[in-house]
Amino acid sequence: MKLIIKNGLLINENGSLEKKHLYIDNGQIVKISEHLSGEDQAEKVIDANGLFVSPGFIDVHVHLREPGGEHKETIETGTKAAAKGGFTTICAMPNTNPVSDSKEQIQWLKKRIQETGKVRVLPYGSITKGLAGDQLNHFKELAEAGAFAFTDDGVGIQTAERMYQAMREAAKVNKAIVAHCEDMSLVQGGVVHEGKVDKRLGLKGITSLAESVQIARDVLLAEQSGCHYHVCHISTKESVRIVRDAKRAGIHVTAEVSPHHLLLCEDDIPGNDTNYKMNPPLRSRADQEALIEGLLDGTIDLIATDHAPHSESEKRQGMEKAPFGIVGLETAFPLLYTNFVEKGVLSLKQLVDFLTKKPADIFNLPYGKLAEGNVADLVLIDWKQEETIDPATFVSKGKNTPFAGWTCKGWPQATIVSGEVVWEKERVHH
Ligand SMILES: NC(=O)N[C@@H](CC(=O)O)C(=O)O
Ligand SMILES: [Zn+2]
Ligand SMILES: [Zn+2]
Repeated sequence: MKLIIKNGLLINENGSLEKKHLYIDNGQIVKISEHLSGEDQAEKVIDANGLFVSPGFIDVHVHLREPGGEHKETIETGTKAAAKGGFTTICAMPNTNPVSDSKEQIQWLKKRIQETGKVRVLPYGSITKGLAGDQLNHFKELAEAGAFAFTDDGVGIQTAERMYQAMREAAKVNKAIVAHCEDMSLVQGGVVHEGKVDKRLGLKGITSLAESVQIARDVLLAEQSGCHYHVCHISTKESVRIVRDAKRAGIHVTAEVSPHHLLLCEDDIPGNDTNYKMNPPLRSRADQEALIEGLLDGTIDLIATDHAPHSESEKRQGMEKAPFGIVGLETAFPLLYTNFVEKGVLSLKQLVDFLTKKPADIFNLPYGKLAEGNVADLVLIDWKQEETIDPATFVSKGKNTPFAGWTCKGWPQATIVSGEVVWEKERVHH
């Protein structure tokens, strides 16, 4: 299909905006030009006048819940939420039921994604069988079946021996180990950060050490194994310091941070509200500041939502019993744009890079950049219109967000994957 996106604002290398027209054919960007022509030959013309045209966002940390958790989310509803949030490529976590720990399971998933997915989905394979932390999966087989990388997200790998073995095997197939870092011997059933909020709410705390101790162990294992080691949802100042030092030492380590850890801290938890219960928990103000600093100095490479939908009845069980996790796909960009770009903490270019170029470069994905010859993955954004976040309007099955009532700008208006419009707000004229 021939598609023209005219009059949009594209960001250039220097971070300034230029009005350009995009010509898309056969799923690719064939031309980016200041001159408009051939409108009559296009099957569809979108007038992006006044809109920002960004490369489609890439989220390397998403829970789609299918198979086994369809009451929380499905590939269809989760990818709809992704499209609505401007994400064109998302990586699906393997903590489903069954777990994505075999080539058959990855193949099944790929078929299901083809049938029902609205955006590109790259499935992770798990590190261990059934996420049990014991038997290592056959990485070569999983990689050949299409596993994006390996992770036991949801649980930490408890022994150094098992993690070391996983890293050596992952290095052989040139795939990353993507690590949820949590030493269970230090957790003991906590539900919020061990600091101020645990005392304020009378809840059991989770020490920062549970995360940082494992990252410290793992960077040494990564150094020795030569593996690409990627830290999931980094949340503490000590973790940031360890990653910074490891990078200085030349170790192949990368890290992601979630919008909620950048935007909130333990002081923002109003009371026993399970929309503020996630793993890792919201840490101290000093941790939050260290995460922003880490993002600015290059220690933290990218932003990933950790979209973790749960049903309302599950989340209604109270702070102690409710599952950890919050949704993120539909609100990530407007929240980050409004609270960081509008306030001058990040430039628009920096924010866009954290959601596009950085994840693409780090994981060798051929997406995330608007250039002639590249895959036509993009999102059109209105940065003027204000809207208030209302979970009732989410297309995700998950309504579990602490950001309800926040007013933001920067809402996606249309999302295009491989040259196909996969989501469009009524407001766009064509
Ligand atoms: N982040 C969360 O709080 N929950 C995730 C698991 C995870 O990302 O560790 C989930 O699967 O619900
Ligand atoms: Zn995790
Ligand atoms: Zn997760």
